[in-house]
Amino acid sequence: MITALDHIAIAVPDLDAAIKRFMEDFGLTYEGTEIVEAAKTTTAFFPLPPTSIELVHPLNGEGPIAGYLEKRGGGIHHLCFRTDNIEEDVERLRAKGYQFIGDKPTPGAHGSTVIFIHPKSCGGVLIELSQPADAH
Ligand SMILES: CC[C@@H](C(=O)O)C(=O)SCCNC(=O)CCNC(=O)[C@H](O)C(C)(C)COP(=O)(O)OP(=O)(O)OC[C@H]1O[C@@H](n2cnc3c(N)ncnc32)[C@H](O)[C@@H]1OP(=O)(O)O
Ligand SMILES: [Co+2]
Repeated sequence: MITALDHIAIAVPDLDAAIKRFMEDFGLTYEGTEIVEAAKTTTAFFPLPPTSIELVHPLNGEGPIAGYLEKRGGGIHHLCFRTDNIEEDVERLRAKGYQFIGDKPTPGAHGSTVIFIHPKSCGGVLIELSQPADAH
């Protein structure tokens, strides 16, 4: 079951400049960066309860964020719904015709397990489902 809006992700070409903007201009609390090798992405999180802002930047110039920045430039990249049972939600949403990127959930930030719904099957919005580490 989907339980919360876990985060809103923004693709950024210059991670340090974006961190500075969200800390200094908007006054948000910077939680730190995390490299997620499996996603070829470096993240920076700013908790803003009950949700968070996630900055996403390509790891070593590769991966999905690199392609996105090349084609579109920076901007809002995805919404992430938290789930308490990712397998069950994937099965339920697949039965409704949503197309998932990849067969199985993969490692995400903070020890979570994540999977993405293709924007082509979801009204042009890239949606991530994430099950937190402590919900397994
Ligand atoms: C750090 C871990 C994790 C977390 O814990 O929070 C993350 O957030 S990781 C974040 C990075 N990972 C991902 O984004 C994985 C899922 N994304 C992908 O696999 C790809 O980006 C994609 C969605 C399959 C698109 O890749 P690709 O097909 O190679 O690119 P195209 O440019 O050809 O796009 C095809 C089509 O889709 C549209 N598109 C692409 N990205 C988005 C987007 N973010 N939002 C909305 N639409 C998007 C793109 O415009 C193309 O449409 P058309 O031009 O109409 O064909
Ligand atoms: Co995300």
